[in-house]
This record gives sequence, structure tokens and C-alpha cells, in this order.
Amino acid sequence: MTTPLITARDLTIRRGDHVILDHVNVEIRAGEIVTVVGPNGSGKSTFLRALIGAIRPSSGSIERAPGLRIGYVPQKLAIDHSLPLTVRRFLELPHRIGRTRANQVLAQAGAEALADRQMVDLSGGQFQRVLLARALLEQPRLLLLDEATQGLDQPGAAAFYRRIEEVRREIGCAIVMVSHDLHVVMAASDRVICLNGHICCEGTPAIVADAPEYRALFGTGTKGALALYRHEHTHDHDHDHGPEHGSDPHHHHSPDPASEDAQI
Ligand SMILES: Nc1ncnc2c1ncn2[C@@H]1O[C@H](COP(=O)(O)OP(=O)(O)OP(=O)(O)O)[C@@H](O)[C@H]1O
Repeated sequence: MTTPLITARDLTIRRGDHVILDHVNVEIRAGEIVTVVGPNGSGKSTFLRALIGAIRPSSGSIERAPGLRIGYVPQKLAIDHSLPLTVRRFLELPHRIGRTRANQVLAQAGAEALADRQMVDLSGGQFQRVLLARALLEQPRLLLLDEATQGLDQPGAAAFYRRIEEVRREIGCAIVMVSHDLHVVMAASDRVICLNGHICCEGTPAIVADAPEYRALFGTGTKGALALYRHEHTHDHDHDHGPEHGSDPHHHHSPDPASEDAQI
């Protein structure tokens, strides 16, 4: 086992009397894709913000590997509609970067055609890809995404997650994402953590979908969708996900093939 990139130990975050996170223990290792699911208000964003160091634990700790570079794709980012700002200029805030580097990260995020477009003219999916490109600028070893597909339709979300898997393959970073698109996101994950103030259950997507704690929170609605993915992946698709994930046929696969070509 490699050393974890980041470890939350007994992470507890309180605001007044409200315990937002209660003794949360999580380790994230190099190259894995971890999804955090949970109902509204269950502490998912707080957890990510604690991982990047934007919130201090009330008790417990967050330990990062020395020099760990983290990329963060926020839930929302407001752009002033009266401000002319191209995608290329946006990537240069706050540091100037070379044209070649900008083109590189835009290509990694599947947004190479957008460099000279105005930020305010982008569709939701294009905007998310640009935020992803920005998060890749620092060559992160850990990429955190907070509800990155909010507002995208299902094919758009599936295409975005497929892109995330490609990014992971290309640059080998670990990925932690928070999402409500349970069936899409779970299909792309190595591990799912179900959070509701504390960790209710965790494991492979299939294990979590079957867990009584998960079903109590989400019902059985996503089970059918997971079954669908399993079914789809009995066909012969590209399973080149690298050696570390080769052992479990159910636990790491692409989204619905029908959605894979969807353009955002
Ligand atoms: N700075 C704060 N002060 C007080 N309460 C807070 C603060 N930040 C978050 N909370 C509360 O903590 C709880 C968890 O919030 P958080 O945004 O982490 O949940 P979430 O799981 O990301 O929710 P959602 O799915 O709706 O985005 C909520 O009840 C929220 O109101």
C-alpha cells in the first residue's frame, strides 16, 4: 500500500452547537477515484473545504503528504456578466501562464476549442470544463470536485465524468468528488463514501448501493441504475483503466456507453 495523499483523522467540525462533521476518518491514496454522496446538508462541501485547508477542524486532523498539490473545482463560480473575459484570460487569473500551458490544460479538460470564447457565453458543461482546466494548471496529485455537474443533463454529466476518468488516466491524480448524480458518478468510482455528518458506509459502488445505511438515506432508486451499468459492462468496452483497478470487474467502469459521445 502506498502512503496516503491525505488523511482525515477523527475530523470533527462544529459551528455553535451544530456538529457538521463527526469523527470522520478517510484516507485518499494516489490515483483512486472516490465519490462522496450524502443528502443535502450532510457536510459534503464542508468535508472538501476541510481537505483543502479552507476550514480548520474543531478537533481531529487533516494530514497531507509533503508538497501535495491539490486542484479544486468549486460548486459555483460567479462571473460578472458585464466583464469581458475570455477563457484564456480567465486561466491567467491570478498568474500569467504561457499559451502552450493554457492549451495543454484546455485539451486535458476537453475544452481546447473554447480558448477565445467569452466566459459568460459558455454553456454549463463548457464552463465546468474550463473550471476543470484551471484546476489542472498546478498539475495536482489530488483533484477535488464539488458537485461539478450541477445543472448538467444526464448525458452532459456522464460525458463530464468520462472526461474526469481520462484526466486520471493521463495525469494519474487521485480524484475526490461530491455528487448528487449518484448512478452516473458511482459508476466511475473506485470507492464511494456515504456521508451524513458521519460516515454511514463506504466501499465499492456495488457494496454501498447494497448497504442498508445507504438505502435508508437514498432508497433503492439508484440500485436499478447501477444494475444497468453492470449490464452494459458485460459487453466488450474499453477497460483500460490501468493495472491498479484490474481485479474487480464491477468496480471501475465507464458511464453508459450511449452517453459517452455526448457533447457538452
Ligand atoms: N459556516 C457555517 N456556519 C454554520 N453552519 C454551516 C456553515 N457551513 C455549513 N454549515 C451547515 O453545515 C451543514 C453542512 O453543510 P454542507 O454545505 O457541508 O453540506 P452539503 O452536504 O455539501 O450540502 P448540499 O448537498 O446541500 O450542498 C449544513 O447544515 C449547513 O447549513
